[in-house]
Amino acid sequence: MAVSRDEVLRALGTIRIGSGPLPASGRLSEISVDPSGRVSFAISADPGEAAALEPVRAAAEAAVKALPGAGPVFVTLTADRPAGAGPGRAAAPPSAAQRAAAAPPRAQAVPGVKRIVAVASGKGGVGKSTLSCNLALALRLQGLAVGLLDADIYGPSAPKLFGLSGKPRLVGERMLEPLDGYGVKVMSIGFLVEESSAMIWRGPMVTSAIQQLLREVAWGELDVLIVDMPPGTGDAQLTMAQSTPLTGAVIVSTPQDLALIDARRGVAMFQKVEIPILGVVENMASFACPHCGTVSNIFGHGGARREAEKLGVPFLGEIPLQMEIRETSDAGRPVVVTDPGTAHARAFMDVAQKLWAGLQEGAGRRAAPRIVIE
Ligand SMILES: Nc1ncnc2c1ncn2[C@@H]1O[C@H](COP(=O)(O)OP(=O)(O)OP(=O)(O)O)[C@@H](O)[C@H]1O
Repeated sequence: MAVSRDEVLRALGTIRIGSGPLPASGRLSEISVDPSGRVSFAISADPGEAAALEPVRAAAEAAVKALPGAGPVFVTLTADRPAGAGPGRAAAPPSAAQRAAAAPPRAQAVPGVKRIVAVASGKGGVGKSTLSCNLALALRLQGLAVGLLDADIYGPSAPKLFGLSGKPRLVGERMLEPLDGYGVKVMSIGFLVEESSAMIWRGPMVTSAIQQLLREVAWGELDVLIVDMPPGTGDAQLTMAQSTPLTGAVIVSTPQDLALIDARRGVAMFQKVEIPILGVVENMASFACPHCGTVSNIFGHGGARREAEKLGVPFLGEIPLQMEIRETSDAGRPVVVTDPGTAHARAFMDVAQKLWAGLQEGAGRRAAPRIVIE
């Protein structure tokens, strides 16, 4: 029989943090135990405390692992407070120079992974996953070593987009081997759990699971890891942005005003935690009729470019609204690899080229510009 939550809590009562037991510290997230006995939870930590709390994390994991009925145990440290906000720290606000020097990294780096780029949207359904997949492949076609982490835990779509199924192999004791999607190393919660069980996860568990996917996957040497973020700008997304060592973020939007308002929130969210915005992409920008060639701007046109200009962040390009993009995505045959000569595949490649050029120029190292929301 699988271990119970109470048994896990009792075991954690033997672990000390500061002068008291871990469960009384207020740092413990909800404990998740699935029917197979897999246990996961997070311990919240100021980013500056990560190294000091690692032995506590390891001890908690070992204590739970030792319980009869416990399956694999995953314990992560998650930063849900900005660095320096912890108790007993100096309260003086940092100067702009200190902030610029301190950012990034704010979270522990992932060994071998040179750059981590989040693809995010303020709103669901704007094509974030489609862009993440095709962008990763376009970077791969440029000869780069690329990974894709599907962190959209509420609706993982990498398995479908890359046409992948099956469970990742375990390497060593706890590292998972990513699956190969047309030369891109792909990891998704969709490979590990049923979609229905992913849906009930709450904020801290989402962060914990994503950290696990980030850090317990044998990514090897990567030039870029693309992270397909969960949609929206709530607490879970903010915490995730903080606890992942992101080089920067790409924001996707469709051209409608409503989507753009949400995209602006997305930009603001990353800027709040001083993660550079690498650029904005307009998806579903225009539609060229395959019969007569007439171009229609179904959702409007140019809004994301104007928004990017207004916010002072790079505009990376437009992806047209194209039936073939939807069809190839649904069929697990991404257009960038299956039909690279088309105008829409080229559009993804142009975005990838601009993104890579920005990364080379150190766009990811610049301090985030300040924005004012009117
Ligand atoms: N440029 C495009 N042309 C045609 N269809 C598109 C385009 N971009 C995305 N789609 C389609 O729109 C739907 C939503 O796209 P996608 O799943 O990538 O969005 P998302 O922002 O990741 O959504 P979610 O918020 O659910 O994660 C999919 O069916 C996809 O195939």
